[in-house]
Amino acid sequence: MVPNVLTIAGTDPSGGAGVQADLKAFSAHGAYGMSVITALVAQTTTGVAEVHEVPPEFITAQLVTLLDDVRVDSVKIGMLANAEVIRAVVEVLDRYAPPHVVLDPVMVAKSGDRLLAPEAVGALRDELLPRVDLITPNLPEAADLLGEPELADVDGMPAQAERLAGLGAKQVLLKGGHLSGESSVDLLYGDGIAEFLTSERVVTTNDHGTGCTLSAAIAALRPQRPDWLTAVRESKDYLTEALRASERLDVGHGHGPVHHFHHWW
Ligand SMILES: Nc1ncnc2c1ncn2[C@@H]1O[C@H](COP(=O)(O)OP(=O)(O)O)[C@@H](O)[C@H]1O
Ligand SMILES: Cc1ncc(COP(=O)(O)OP(=O)(O)O)c(N)n1
Repeated sequence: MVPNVLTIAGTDPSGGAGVQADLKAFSAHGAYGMSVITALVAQTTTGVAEVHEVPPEFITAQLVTLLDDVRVDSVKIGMLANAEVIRAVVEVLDRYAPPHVVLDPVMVAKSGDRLLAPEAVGALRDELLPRVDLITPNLPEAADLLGEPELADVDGMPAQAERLAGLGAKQVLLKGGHLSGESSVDLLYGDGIAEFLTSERVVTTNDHGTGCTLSAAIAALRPQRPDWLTAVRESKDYLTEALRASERLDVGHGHGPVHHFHHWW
């Protein structure tokens, strides 16, 4: 069965992040991709120029129209922009209860530009996070959600993942890409497991959209795999290969891995 997978996210005209990257990752993992737009973002791999936030009532209309008609097998949630949009998504999750909801808690782009209003972090943590099956924070996002300093090494990841799980998400994938060293280490925590997933750290500047691509691949694979660990492991391998492929193509700096991976693939 080809799973129907929905992304609820903002746009990225460069194709390396956001909805555009999500749909590529869905297709690359045998899923039928659908999308609801939360924000129109004027950006490239080097920065965000402008954001046009979609009114929350229109996000609700996009979601209800789709969910009243189509079976959804998993959901990836990315950029939400503000607290009103978060609450609109929460209401729809409560009404339709789709399976396998993955939340990539997008707050700040790699360029440093904010993609979530600072005053909305509380709504993300207290109202949305308890309703999702897997949250995939990077280390800055984990620190923001917990109101604590950013981790500087892998040793602190198990305890921080436990604190994140205490906020209510069933599973936590704490991503260590912002650390340094020869490996890029993540931790999957929840449902009785605490599993480190380690890959080679690819030396590259083509890392725009890595978090989007990973969480989208996980959402596409989860309905096709027996458990989260299998889906996460395969998704991480896919992302690592995409990062390696982006170097082989040598088409300049700053593009996203999936952008090159699909051209190469
Ligand atoms: N240079 C890299 N080489 C290999 N994997 C990486 C690299 N940078 C990030 N990753 C992996 O990409 C995923 C995204 O990680 P991270 O960069 O921490 O999150 P985000 O992209 O949301 O900021 C994680 O699985 C991480 O381990
Ligand atoms: C619309 C939109 N969503 C998410 C992002 C984040 O992409 P990036 O800044 O490259 O960060 P990671 O995906 O690596 O966490 C974005 N720029 N735009």
